Amino acid sequence: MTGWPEGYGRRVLDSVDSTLDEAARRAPDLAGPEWILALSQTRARGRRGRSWASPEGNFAATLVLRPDDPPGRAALRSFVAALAVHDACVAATGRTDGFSLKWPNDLLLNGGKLAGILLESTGSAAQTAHLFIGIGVNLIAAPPVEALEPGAVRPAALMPDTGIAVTPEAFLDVLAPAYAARERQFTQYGFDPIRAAWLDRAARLGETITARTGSSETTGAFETVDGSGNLVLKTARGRVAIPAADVYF
Ligand SMILES: O=C(O)CCCC[C@@H]1SC[C@@H]2NC(=O)N[C@@H]21
Repeated sequence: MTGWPEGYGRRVLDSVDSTLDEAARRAPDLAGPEWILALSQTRARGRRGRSWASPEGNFAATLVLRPDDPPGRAALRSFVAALAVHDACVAATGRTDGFSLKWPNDLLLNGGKLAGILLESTGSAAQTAHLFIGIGVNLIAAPPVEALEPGAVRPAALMPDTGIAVTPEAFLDVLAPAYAARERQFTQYGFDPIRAAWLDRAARLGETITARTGSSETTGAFETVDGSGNLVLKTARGRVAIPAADVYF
């Protein structure tokens, strides 16, 4: 694996409320991209206002970026980040089998959720100021199954599932170059190669899945992810492109 990527800062903190909040506090003073790793978080959050279990030994970090992009394009980094987390897990374990991606940006291990990503941003409708990519990876322990919502994918953790122990700092040292390589690919060649690589690793492609938002539910065959990152389902009513939802298998 290559070394620490040039131009990226690295900060390791013992404990914070959430690395996303810490990133937002520090962002105005940062000169360039910065990884903020916390060894523990007291108020970690997940997608859709859920809490995120963040015990010591698991990976919890936020990458702060200043993308020169409108929000729709900046948000495609959710796929860039998911691919980088996949790359990093492959590099850290030396194995590819068992890892897959669940739309939009969860990493699964043997069908269980190993990692989650939450993107937040500041700026206007025309231009993103800061993008915060919050990444949590269950390196040591998965949250208890009773904390799960009905129908949600069960949690997984790297150590119990593979027998491979990786510290958060060591994982960051693999993830940071993996992310930098995918970011370069995205800025140089656009979303197409990211989308293709993501689809190569997709869980349940071609199978019937359900996408749920607060108000509606769509079930159909998982056909593809389109050029805007939408989930495309083939349903009885035709093709439906879904910009944001929770997916259930
Ligand atoms: O719901 C999800 O799948 C996303 C989980 C994101 C968790 C990470 S841990 C580091 C960062 N800080 C947070 O408070 N959340 C993200």
